[in-house]
Formats: sequence, C-alpha cells, structure tokens
Amino acid sequence: MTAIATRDLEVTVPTARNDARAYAAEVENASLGYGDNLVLRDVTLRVGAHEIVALIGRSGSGKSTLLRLLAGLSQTESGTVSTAGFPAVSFQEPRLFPWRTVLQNVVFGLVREKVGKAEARERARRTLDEVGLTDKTGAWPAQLSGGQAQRVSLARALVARPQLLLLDEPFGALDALTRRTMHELLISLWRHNRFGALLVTHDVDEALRLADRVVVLADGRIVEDIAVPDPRGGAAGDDSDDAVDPQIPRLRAELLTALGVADAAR
Ligand SMILES: Nc1ncnc2c1ncn2[C@@H]1O[C@H](COP(=O)(O)OP(=O)(O)OP(=O)(O)O)[C@@H](O)[C@H]1O
Repeated sequence: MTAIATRDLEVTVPTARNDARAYAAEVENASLGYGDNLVLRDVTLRVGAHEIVALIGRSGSGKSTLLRLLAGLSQTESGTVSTAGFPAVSFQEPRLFPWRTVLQNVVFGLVREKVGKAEARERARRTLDEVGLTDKTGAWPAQLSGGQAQRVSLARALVARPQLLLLDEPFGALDALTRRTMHELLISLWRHNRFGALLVTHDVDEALRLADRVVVLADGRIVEDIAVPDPRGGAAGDDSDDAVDPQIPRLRAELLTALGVADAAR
C-alpha cells in the first residue's frame, strides 16, 4: 500500500496483490506509543481472508492507530503486522480529488498497477457499476451527494480488487437512511468480491449488522472479541429487522458494557 499526497489530499491505494492467504490481516503482540503515551498494548488480531471484523472502542482507545498500522502508515515498536497484498482504505470523508471526474477518481485507484489507460477506465466503469453510479461517471465530486461520494470512495478502494479493505468510520457522516443503504451495498460488494475487511465504527448496531466478529478496544487492549451469530442475516441475506437473531440484544448489551456505556442494560 502506498500513501500518495497530491495537492492537499492523501489517499491510499492498493498497489499489488499476493497469493491467496488464510488471513487478510494479522497483527501479533503489537505495541505502539506516542512518547510516554502507550496507545496499543500487546494487540493480537487476525482478519480472515473473507471476514468482516468490526473494531469498536471509545474515543482515544487506539482504533485509528491500529488501522493506520495495518495501512502501513505507521510502524509497531514491538510485535508484527502483515497483510495479504496492499490494503485499500476508505475514510469517513470520501477524500475525492475535486478536480477529477468520478471516473478519473476511480481510475486513480489503479495508479500503482500496471494497467493501460483503456483497461483502467473499463475497470473503473465496471466498479462504478457495482456501486450503482453508472450514470455519474462524468460528474464532478462537488455534484455528488454525501452517499454518492462515499460510493465513489468505495469504488476507488475496490477497483484494484484488494484482499484487505480498511474502513475508518466510512458511514459515520451519513444520515440514517443513507447509512442503511450503504450497509446493504457493502454487504453486496463483500459477497461479490472476496476481501477481508476491518471496519472501525462507533456504532454497536452497525458492527453487529455488518461484521462476523466484533472486537472491542479499550486503552489500547482488546477486551472483547465476539462472534456474531448468523452474520448479515445469514446465507439468505435476509437482514430485515424480523430476521435478527435472538442473541443480538444480549451481545449488544455485552458490547455496551465493554465500552463502559452506563445504560447497557436497556
Ligand atoms: N500522531 C499522534 N501523535 C501523538 N498522539 C497521538 C497521535 N495519534 C493519536 N495519538 C493519541 O493516541 C491515542 C489513540 O488515538 P486514536 O486516534 O487511535 O483513537 P481512536 O480510538 O481512533 O479515537 P476516535 O474514536 O476519537 O477516532 C489518543 O490518546 C491520541 O491522542
């Protein structure tokens, strides 16, 4: 993965792919601090090759630090970090280049791959198709809604078919209805593209809706690692509210308790 600073924007794009592995990401006994402030303490976390892991924790617990570590943007003081190929990252702010069209923004996701111009445009078009933006290829970022901009950001992340997708609160800035649509889109993209994903979120319900496992970080340590029963509504993909597994309310309360939220019992 390479961080590319262009004008004032920094985006990360995948640049190559390795052979298929059991894990999309492996962090072993990783510790990292800023000065005296030890932010990650002996963290061990694995993300399976086709698994969505949600990472939740209070503000300042070290979530973004862990994600940056996996993105290759910082290094551990001790322990090891490895990823299958170069991860792609999508952030809360879509970070699109305003002077490039939607299509050109997505083509940028292939900048490190040895792909000819025509093929890059074709792959970008196909990916925009997958995120439901076929009719926006020639639009400018300023002409998009927040949800559409986030779709372009996802398309740019996925166009190089990464094995690991790092999502840093990607839906945090969206309204509830758009967020729900984006959840469905992420599930559909995940079903059709075999990537593993680490999703940083503040939202316990979002974590339980999207992930196979929910991991809680507190003061730089993993304090919970919970498997979600029947993730994403199961094989049939029926994630309507009626289909929610009866264990979910208990897990929700458990996660809220781990987060130290006072009204966890509600
Ligand atoms: N570049 C930095 N220099 C010094 N301290 C930092 C730096 N980045 C993060 N920190 C500190 O590391 C700790 C964890 O920060 P981090 O951003 O990982 O938390 P977070 O869980 O992602 O929080 P939030 O939910 O608010 O985004 C905080 O105490 C923060 O002040």
